[in-house]
Amino acid sequence: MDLLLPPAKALRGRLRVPGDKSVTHRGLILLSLAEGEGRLLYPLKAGDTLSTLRAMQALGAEITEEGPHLRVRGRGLRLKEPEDVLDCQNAGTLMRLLAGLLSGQEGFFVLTGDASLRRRPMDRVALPLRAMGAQIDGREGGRYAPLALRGGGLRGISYTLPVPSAQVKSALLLAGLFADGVTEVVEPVPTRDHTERLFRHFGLPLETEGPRIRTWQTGPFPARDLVVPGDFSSAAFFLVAALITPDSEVRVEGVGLNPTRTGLLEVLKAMGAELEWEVLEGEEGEPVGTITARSSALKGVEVDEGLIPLMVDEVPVLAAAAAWAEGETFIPGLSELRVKESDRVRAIAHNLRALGVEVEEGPDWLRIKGGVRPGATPVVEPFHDHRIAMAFAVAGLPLGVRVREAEWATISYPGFFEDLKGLYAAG
Ligand SMILES: O=C(O)C1=C[C@@H](OP(=O)(O)O)[C@@H](O)[C@H](O)C1
Ligand SMILES: C=C(OP(=O)(O)O)C(=O)O
Repeated sequence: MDLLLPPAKALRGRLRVPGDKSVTHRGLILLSLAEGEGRLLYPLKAGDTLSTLRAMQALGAEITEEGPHLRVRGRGLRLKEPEDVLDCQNAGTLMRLLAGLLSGQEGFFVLTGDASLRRRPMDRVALPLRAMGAQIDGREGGRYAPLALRGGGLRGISYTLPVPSAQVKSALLLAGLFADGVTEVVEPVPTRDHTERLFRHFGLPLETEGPRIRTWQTGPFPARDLVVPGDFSSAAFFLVAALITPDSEVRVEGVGLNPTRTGLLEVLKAMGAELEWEVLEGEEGEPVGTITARSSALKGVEVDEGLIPLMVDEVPVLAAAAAWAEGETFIPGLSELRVKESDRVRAIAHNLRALGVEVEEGPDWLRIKGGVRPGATPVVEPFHDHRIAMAFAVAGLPLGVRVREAEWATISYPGFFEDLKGLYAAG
């Protein structure tokens, strides 16, 4: 479905974004392993996390809707062998976390996904999980899904992440809950730490020492309610929209401000963005607060490569900001973006060119020369990727824009375009 967004003259207002996708996936998984009933409060109900809900139901958890919340009756560590394959659809996080979790379970499991997910690398979890004792096979020797997995009989290993990936770290920590001995993940570069925070929330074994994260076999643990903060990655679209649109001020409330997620704020600040944020709650668990963004005269910057894992899903919307900035923005460290839902480096370059922006693309970097062609009538090509659809809808907003296959946004944010239009209407 094509969607037309008229030119935005001003964006004004405040909003709450849907629940955090990473925390929702993990909350559903851990509550399904817990004993008794617990609620996930304000979870994300979108394509990716509904795939997790269905997978955990197929593994025997009882999950029911309660208004905006979900009530989960867990299995108490032993999941059920499902009768059919588990379809992770578009969700990379789900497939990799399930590979880890099911490696620790007795039984036979098959994981598949949509065309995009079946092209994404799975050897990054298959190799270390095999070293722990799991049997995992798949296309091209286990590099691609469908994956066939037989779990049980694990032993702990120490594993240094070859690429910064919270999904791989989390897969190994979940497997480690069922392994003999200690499982240690060493992350040379920090990545999002939601799994570690949730292990603490549920009282699961966890020890951290600098870059080393350790876990070991758990006993049964009781369910506990969990509040899901607003998703910073979803908030990021509105922040950049306000920065690049004249006469704008947008405030996002109740949003997660976990420092392992908010690298974008630092980069936007360095670009001259008028941005303010404040942590208001969540001392233990996840920090939550408010972010305000106002129209700003942005300038190009050289992004610090070490920040990329702390803003890995925000690079498309950073490119949207760079398109409207004065001067050049250089973004290094992008090799992981090549293996997301789409090749995001290529998708970003394509959509920037549609705005008349000059862009140079390297194997793992982008150089963006700020300057949108006046009078451009951009058409966004999402490449079957939710973040690309939303980021470039934002990039074209001051001009008016046509978004092809806009429904891809429903993977992480079903109400995105309505929420965006709500800010115009008030403008
Ligand atoms: O652990 C997670 O919830 C996620 C980790 C990141 O992926 P990688 O672990 O592949 O970097 C991110 O891109 C994804 O959207 C969610
Ligand atoms: C990369 C993403 O998700 P996943 O890896 O779970 O598909 C994303 O949401 O941008």
